[in-house]
Amino acid sequence: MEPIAQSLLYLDNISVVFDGFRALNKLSLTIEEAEMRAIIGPNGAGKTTMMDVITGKTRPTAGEALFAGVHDLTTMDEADIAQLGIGRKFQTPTVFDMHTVEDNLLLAVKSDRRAFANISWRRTSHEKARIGELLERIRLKDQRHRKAAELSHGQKQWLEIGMLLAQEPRLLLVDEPAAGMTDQETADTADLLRDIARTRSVVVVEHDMQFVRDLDVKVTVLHEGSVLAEGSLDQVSANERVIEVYLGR
Ligand SMILES: Nc1ncnc2c1ncn2[C@@H]1O[C@H](COP(=O)(O)OP(=O)(O)OP(=O)(O)O)[C@@H](O)[C@H]1O
Repeated sequence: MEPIAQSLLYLDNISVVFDGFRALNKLSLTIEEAEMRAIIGPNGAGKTTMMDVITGKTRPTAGEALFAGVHDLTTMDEADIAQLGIGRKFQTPTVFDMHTVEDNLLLAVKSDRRAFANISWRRTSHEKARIGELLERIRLKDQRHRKAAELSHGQKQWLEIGMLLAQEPRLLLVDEPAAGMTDQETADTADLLRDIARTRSVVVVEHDMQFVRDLDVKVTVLHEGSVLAEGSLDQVSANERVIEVYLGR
């Protein structure tokens, strides 16, 4: 099939109506390959609903959503969309507390091959190498033998990001990664995401403006289900409509 859109993610005129309430209102947004984008906006702006549409959790009432120019996300279910290479990280980490950091990653690496039901704890040299790379990437090499339960909140978030990376997503959606983190963890998380975005696309929904500043990427401001402004954080922060929306709430 010829791609209809060149962008990795192409949302065009997406609306989502719940009982007459427009959670998304003709939202259009594109994300390029290996681009990181920060999405901000006041409560109720539609950020979560947008992520739900991309992952197939919510069906849009109208509009187009294409992945890699050919896959129509509006007709696919959540499992198929995950399989396409769209990973989502929710705010609360869902790691296996009683397993070690390393075994959590092993589980994720194995589930990649759909061997989840019949897991063998023996690891192949390929898996060992993958786990080593992931541990390095998520900065948890020294914690590899600790149980996930013993990690700090920030470290748990990184472990979960590592588990998502094990599945080699092309697009990673991350919901408020900095919430509840220390200043140091927040800065380290920005570094980690920037590192990931060298090879994958990342969409980050975030309220913490210092964190958005650290990310240093293009920002999209949502308001009442549509894009209100787009640009650098400095540009959107100086936008009068954005100021009005943030101060007026
Ligand atoms: N399943 C649903 N049924 C009815 N209304 C919904 C549903 N899901 C979301 N909404 C409404 O849609 C609007 C957009 O919500 P959404 O959660 O997408 O906003 P948000 O930008 O993520 O907000 P927050 O920053 O508070 O998480 C809200 O007013 C919300 O109450």
